[in-house]
Amino acid sequence: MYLVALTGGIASGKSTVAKRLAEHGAVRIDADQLAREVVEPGTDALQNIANTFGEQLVLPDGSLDRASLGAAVFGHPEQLVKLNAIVHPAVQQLTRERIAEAEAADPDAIIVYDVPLLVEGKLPHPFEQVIVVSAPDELRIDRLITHRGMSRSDAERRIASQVSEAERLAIADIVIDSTGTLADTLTRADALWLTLRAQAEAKA
Ligand SMILES: CC(C)(COP(=O)(O)OP(=O)(O)OC[C@H]1O[C@@H](n2cnc3c(N)ncnc32)[C@H](O)[C@@H]1O)[C@@H](O)C(=O)NCCC(=O)NCCS
Ligand SMILES: Nc1ncnc2c1ncn2[C@@H]1O[C@H](COP(=O)(O)OP(=O)(O)OP(=O)(O)O)[C@@H](O)[C@H]1O
Repeated sequence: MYLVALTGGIASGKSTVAKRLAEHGAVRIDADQLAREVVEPGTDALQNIANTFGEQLVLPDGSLDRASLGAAVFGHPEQLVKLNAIVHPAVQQLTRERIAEAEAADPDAIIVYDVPLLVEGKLPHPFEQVIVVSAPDELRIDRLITHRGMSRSDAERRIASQVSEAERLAIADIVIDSTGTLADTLTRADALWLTLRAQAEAKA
């Protein structure tokens, strides 16, 4: 297998790039998706969240009230630390399992771990390459307001909950600039795929 990490701040276009790579044939493992799976109704992590942040965070149908939990943690670093301590170990365990499954299914797979918090999570870096999708804070705030209907203050709080762009760029092997049009980003993702395939073949 050829395992790379793809990271970027919120609304950098990281998932846009990861999905494009998956269309070309990469196996995408999406940390945001795993973070949803580990808090599904009936999980230990969800019970832990209820114990820590209050039973009212579990909705009548048994699912997590994501909007309320987001309001409780973003802008409140000491609360975010508590949430991360509950969710991140479970996400890391599931990540290891999904990587092992992808490798078992195809030993030559190019696996893209789509992970917003690579720097914050201080994961060991078993990755062949760390790819950072990059755009300035102000542009990402605009995207959160325009495409996700967030208020400016919510967008700023999310960005403030993550490391700076400079800290992400410091760990990058490859940088994908996403300040152009969406089509520009997709073109860069296509070129990235050719690079990754060549690197994977050279390693094999
Ligand atoms: C607080 C929660 C319920 C809010 O849910 P919501 O649906 O509003 O956001 P969603 O999960 O889709 O995340 C959107 C983006 O927010 C940012 N973000 C999410 N969690 C975090 C975090 N702990 N620290 C910093 N940024 C974060 C990421 O850029 C992510 O891509 C949720 O984000 C959560 O459970 N976070 C903790 C788990 C986590 O760290 N997930 C990130 C990948 S492991
Ligand atoms: N040049 C661009 N490159 C990438 N995305 C763009 C660009 N211009 C606008 N966008 C929009 O910005 C948003 C980026 O979303 P995307 O889910 O790819 O980001 P993300 O970095 O994965 O965010 P998150 O951390 O929330 O998962 C999308 O709505 C996308 O259409």
